[in-house]
Amino acid sequence: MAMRGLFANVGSTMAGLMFVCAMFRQYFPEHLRFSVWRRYQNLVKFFNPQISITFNQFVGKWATPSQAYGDIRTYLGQTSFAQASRLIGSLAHNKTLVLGMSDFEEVTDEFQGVQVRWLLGKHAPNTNSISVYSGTNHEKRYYTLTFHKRHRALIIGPYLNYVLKEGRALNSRNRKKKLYTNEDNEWNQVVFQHPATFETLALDPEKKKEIMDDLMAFSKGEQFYARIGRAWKRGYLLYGPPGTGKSTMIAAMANLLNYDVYDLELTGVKSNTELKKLLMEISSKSIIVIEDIDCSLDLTAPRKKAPTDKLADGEGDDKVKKSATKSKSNETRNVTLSGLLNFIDGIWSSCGGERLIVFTTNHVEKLDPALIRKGRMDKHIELAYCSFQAFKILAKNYLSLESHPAFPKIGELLGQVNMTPADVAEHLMPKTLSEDAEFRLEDLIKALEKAKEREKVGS
Ligand SMILES: Nc1ncnc2c1ncn2[C@@H]1O[C@H](COP(=O)(O)OP(=O)(O)OP(=O)(O)O)[C@@H](O)[C@H]1O
Ligand SMILES: [Mg+2]
Repeated sequence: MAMRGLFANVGSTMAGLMFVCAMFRQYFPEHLRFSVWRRYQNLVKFFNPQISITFNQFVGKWATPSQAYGDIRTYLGQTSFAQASRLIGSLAHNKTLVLGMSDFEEVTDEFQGVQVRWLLGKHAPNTNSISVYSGTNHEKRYYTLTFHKRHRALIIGPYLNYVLKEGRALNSRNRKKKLYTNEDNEWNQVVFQHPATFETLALDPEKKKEIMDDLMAFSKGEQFYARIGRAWKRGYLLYGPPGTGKSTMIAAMANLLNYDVYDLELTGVKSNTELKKLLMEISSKSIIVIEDIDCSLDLTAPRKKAPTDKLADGEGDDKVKKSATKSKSNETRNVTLSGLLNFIDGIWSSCGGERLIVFTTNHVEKLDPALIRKGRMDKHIELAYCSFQAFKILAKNYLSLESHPAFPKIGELLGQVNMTPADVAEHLMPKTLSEDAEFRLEDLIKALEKAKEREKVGS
């Protein structure tokens, strides 16, 4: 009986509430209801000194993953691992462990003495609706940042900038590098996994340091380039005989800076318009490589006679197209030196982001001075025959030897004979598992002596 009475009471209370709501809706027009709601919100704000900012996992109509959310997740993964009691671990592409907060976990962070709180929340999936937009029916997470309103300027400005910048830097360190190659006016991509590093590169240590410093200064030079009003780009010309390590150095550059590599095969590009399209698709943090530039373009033709010379970028392309119908040679080689130079000077400057362009050649003397002048190719690096210093690096890489009684003899011979690092490496490479280092060094000495004999006979 008592239970029945209780249910009857609850039932009548609910009915009463619904009646009041219905009356409220009927007799209060929408703008009035909104105004009451606003006043209520203001009252809550007045007594609540906290400000909250929410960062959703997906944004926009197409529910695209939010970059800010990703950066915050990475940043908080780093900062929260000392505090959060539940963390989620995963392996990044470069095999480093990445930690993240678990759902509904809250952590605090401190910035210039001010404490803020971050909460990872989650909306349940909407199972009642079917959506064509990807991701909209899945669980949607969000981060909520809460702080005291008297720190509004500090947190919304410097703190959030700092969080996003740190998160982005960590993300870019962990991302997988790609190698792009062009075919039929499209870029094809594969994962870039070249093992070469500056440490394993056989090069004189001072030269190596100079190049590494230059690259690091470039990659950190965003503000410097902005201040001096120059596009954030740098050109490198690598020249030297075959097998001296030009391609190996490009791989080492990509590994040092964690940049993607765009290996541009100019002979596969039909016109300056195609070239422009391909180049416009190149992302930031990348190295654009044009190998054997002397074989890729007709560099012997004086630039003044080239059909696109002195023309603005767009005009040049049209001229090329017109002249291509007239001249047979232009049909086969429509990418012109001036088309390429226009790009290096022009389009790049209008696209943000850091980009290196690297040309390689075996014949630096064949190149048009316009192509390699400073400002276009800022740094000219000669990769030369193997020096004793470079040999010592190869001996360490291939034989794990820092010194050996045979080293002085090898040093003397390398001073008299031209042998590329590729050839030296080939002699140092163990041919069987049981072969000892001594044998390899002797093999190298024999090869150097033979080369010396040949040079004597030749001269
Ligand atoms: N400086 C070097 N340091 C370490 N290894 C080197 C060096 N130079 C050459 N090698 C070795 O020789 C091989 C060929 O070198 P690489 O392809 O870099 O030469 P290259 O200068 O690009 O030649 P090419 O002008 O023919 O393109 C590499 O796979 C590498 O193992
Ligand atoms: Mg090469």
